[in-house]
Amino acid sequence: MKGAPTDQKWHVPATEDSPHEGGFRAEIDVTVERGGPRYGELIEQVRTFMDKVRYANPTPELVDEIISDLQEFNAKLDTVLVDEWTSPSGTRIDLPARGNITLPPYEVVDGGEHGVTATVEFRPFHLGGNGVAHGGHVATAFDDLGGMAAALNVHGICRTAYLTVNYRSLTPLSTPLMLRTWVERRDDRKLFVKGTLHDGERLCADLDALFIALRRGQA
Ligand SMILES: CCCCCCCC/C=C\CCCCCCCC(=O)SCCNC(=O)CCNC(=O)[C@H](O)C(C)(C)COP(=O)(O)OP(=O)(O)OC[C@H]1O[C@@H](n2cnc3c(N)ncnc32)[C@H](O)[C@@H]1OP(=O)(O)O
Repeated sequence: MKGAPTDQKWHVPATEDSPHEGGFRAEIDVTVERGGPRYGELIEQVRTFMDKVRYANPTPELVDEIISDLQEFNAKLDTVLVDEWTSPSGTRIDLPARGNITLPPYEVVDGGEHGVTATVEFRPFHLGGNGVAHGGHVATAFDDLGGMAAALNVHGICRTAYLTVNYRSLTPLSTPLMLRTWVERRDDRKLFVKGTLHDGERLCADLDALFIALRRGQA
């Protein structure tokens, strides 16, 4: 189990006759195959590139060279672009953070109706300042894993109504941290979600959020 619990069926509310219109798809096509066996390595190389860019002070000549290389990479990917539902990035549940390059990489160690436990490691490029994580990236991790706890509770996709993060102590980079989220209370479509982020015994941040289960066909 890495990006999401593998034993879940991802049936998601949508209109019956036109499940792809207006809302999330009736059944989200999660996969462990798209992009092939080395897709995770590709994502990891992209993250490493972002780490290097964040800390490098390149010469103008090197900048020219890298731009030219990147233009070539982008042109290659232009030939294989697909929609969000069929892109491996975000649907490869065997990969950290479902292979989603925009998320802090996390690995789900336990997930179900009772909540989610994951290890998350903020990368060097998640730097806020003075060697620690940017608060927005901490909130992103809470949003995705809070949303996952809500989704596992109702067996359907939920949207964030509010998300309050209390930053209790500094969040280190390049350190495996423990992130937990759970539904504390459900009131019909409203899921009140709590969460914690720990570095060992130390509480880095906690979460108080409301997620709303989407109605059939709701965008
Ligand atoms: C694709 C592949 C996936 C693979 C799957 C693998 C498994 C993993 C599974 C999952 C993991 C993914 C997890 C992702 C998580 C990320 C989630 C996000 O970041 S979502 C983006 C940010 N959020 C928005 O953009 C919302 C914008 N807002 C809206 O769309 C609406 O306002 C919405 C849906 C939140 C509510 O609108 P309404 O029309 O449905 O419902 P109304 O009637 O307004 O509210 C319902 C109840 O909630 C209260 N409510 C609504 N907003 C509230 C607020 N801000 N504060 C307090 N109460 C609020 C209302 O007062 C109402 O309460 P009363 O029923 O009357 O008691």
